[in-house]
Amino acid sequence: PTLQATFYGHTYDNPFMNASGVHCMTMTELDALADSAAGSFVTKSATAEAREGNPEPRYVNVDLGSINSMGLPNLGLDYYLDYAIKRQASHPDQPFVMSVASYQGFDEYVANMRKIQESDYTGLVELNLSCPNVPGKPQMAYDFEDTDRLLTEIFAFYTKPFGVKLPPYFDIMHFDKIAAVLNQFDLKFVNCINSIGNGLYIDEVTDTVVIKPKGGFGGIGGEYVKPTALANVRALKQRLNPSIEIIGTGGILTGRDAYEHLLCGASMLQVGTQLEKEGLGVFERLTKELLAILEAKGYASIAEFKGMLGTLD
Ligand SMILES: CC(C)(C)CCc1c(C(=O)O)[nH]c(=O)[nH]c1=O
Repeated sequence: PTLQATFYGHTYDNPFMNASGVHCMTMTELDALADSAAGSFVTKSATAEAREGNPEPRYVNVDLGSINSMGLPNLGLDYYLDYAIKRQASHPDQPFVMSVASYQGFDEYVANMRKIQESDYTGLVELNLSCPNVPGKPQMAYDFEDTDRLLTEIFAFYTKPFGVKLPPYFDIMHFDKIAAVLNQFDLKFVNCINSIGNGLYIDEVTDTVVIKPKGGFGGIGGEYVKPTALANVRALKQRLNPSIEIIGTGGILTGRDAYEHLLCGASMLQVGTQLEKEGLGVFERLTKELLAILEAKGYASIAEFKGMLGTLD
């Protein structure tokens, strides 16, 4: 069997990528990712200016996953644009994704996308909608009106292919609402999910939190989040126009977890916490384990079971 994955018109050797934020801050990390067994890769979410991010400890691995409040540390949009333009020229046969964020809210999102529109980068962009909006409002993706307004403003000038990275939703009505907003636009993909926001992990020896920023509150990743990730992949796949592909992110530690994301309709798969814990070798292990599952089930390709989750009705 083959793990070949087609995504926005390109066929990758396998569906695996890093999740933005992990192993993707510098060109050295990015080149190592590109040379790994991963099928593709995505850059750290870029803001207009380089950012130090929050004081450490700001990322901690724990038994069942991870907690982080990095605060968008990154080398700035120009750095990643420069890398992306060079990389698309030197490796035209290896498309990747450039992640874009905003720390100042609405206007910075628009300005960052305008800069990419005017640049020579022609590849995919992942717009991270988990970023803060104006104070007093929730993160962008939890404000449906502002998300609609933002995408409307971007699509007024942006002609290159892009998708959005979404936080998890937990209410069926919210799945309906965000899908209704996104279906208005010619998005190429939706990536579900970002970390589950504002969790709290307590150290059992010291009775204290484990990360310094935000009194210990941080995004949760890893084993903890798989049921929520699978539900968001499935719910968005069921609701979005078929032209909008899904990237499945969250709780992928084994080939079986990857297989379940594909069953829910994901085209590509991103690995964050487990990549942080295991290093680049995680991609060899995951491809081996996923291949073994296809063999055991007699599937020749992912297409034969992608989106084929059974229900009990
Ligand atoms: C949470 C934000 C800092 C607003 C965006 C960047 C980000 C971070 C981060 O840089 O803290 N961590 C995540 O798990 N997901 C993210 O999208």
